[in-house]
Amino acid sequence: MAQSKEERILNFVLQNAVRGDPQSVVDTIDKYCSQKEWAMNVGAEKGLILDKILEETKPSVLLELGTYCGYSAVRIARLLKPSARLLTIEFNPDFAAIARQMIEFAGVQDKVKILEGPSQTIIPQLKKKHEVDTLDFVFLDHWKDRYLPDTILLLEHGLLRKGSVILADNVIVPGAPEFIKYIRNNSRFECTNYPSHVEYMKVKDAMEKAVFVG
Ligand SMILES: CNc1ncnc2c1ncn2[C@@H]1O[C@H](/C=C/CNC(=O)c2cc(-c3ccc(F)cc3)cc(O)c2O)[C@@H](O)[C@H]1O
Ligand SMILES: [Mg+2]
Repeated sequence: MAQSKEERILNFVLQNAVRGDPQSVVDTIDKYCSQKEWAMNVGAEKGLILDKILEETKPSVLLELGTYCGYSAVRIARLLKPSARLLTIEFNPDFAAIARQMIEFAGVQDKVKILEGPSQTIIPQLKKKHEVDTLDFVFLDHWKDRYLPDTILLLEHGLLRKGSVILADNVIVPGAPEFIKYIRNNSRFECTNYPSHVEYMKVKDAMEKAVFVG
């Protein structure tokens, strides 16, 4: 059967990156997706904003919605302290399989756990089934019309604490207008916008940081 774009990205990494070196995996995906085939990884420019916010926050328990090929999971995990853990949710089994191999090749599998299934099903299970108390950091990068319902789910299940950071990709393109309207008008969140560009393109995009004030 013909290879998928995601399989081609993984194979390019397996053949060109350095096993056990997460930075080389991140750089190799960016090289492939900027020169050969575009893909919806957060990319290097928005990735640097993500890096900076992670270094400021120093989170121990993290959640990502939308693993895709595992680019941001590897990018996040490479900055985490040894005891920190990233849970990343992906409901497409083909993408989850690609991401698992990407994460293992990068050598960050001890810090990252892929939870296969829909976020709306898994979020309510995080406390009991995945031993989460509260989340220090949440990265939203899945379907854009799911950012708001899933944020509300996180609140409803007591998964946020004073100081929890939510970082949302793509708040301009493709955009998440309902999420932005809600979060900027909710006094329990302090929001900051980070202008940038769509990965591998000159099109304007932005990330939004929302800190839960409790
Ligand atoms: C709803 N619950 C869910 N639970 C678990 N996984 C879910 C999920 N929804 C989606 N997913 C997964 O997240 C991923 C989806 C990401 C959606 N992202 C985008 O659409 C996106 C799109 C663009 C984009 C930008 C410009 C353009 F011209 C075209 C596209 C850029 C980005 O950075 C993006 O993140 C997939 O792996 C999908 O299987
Ligand atoms: Mg994105």
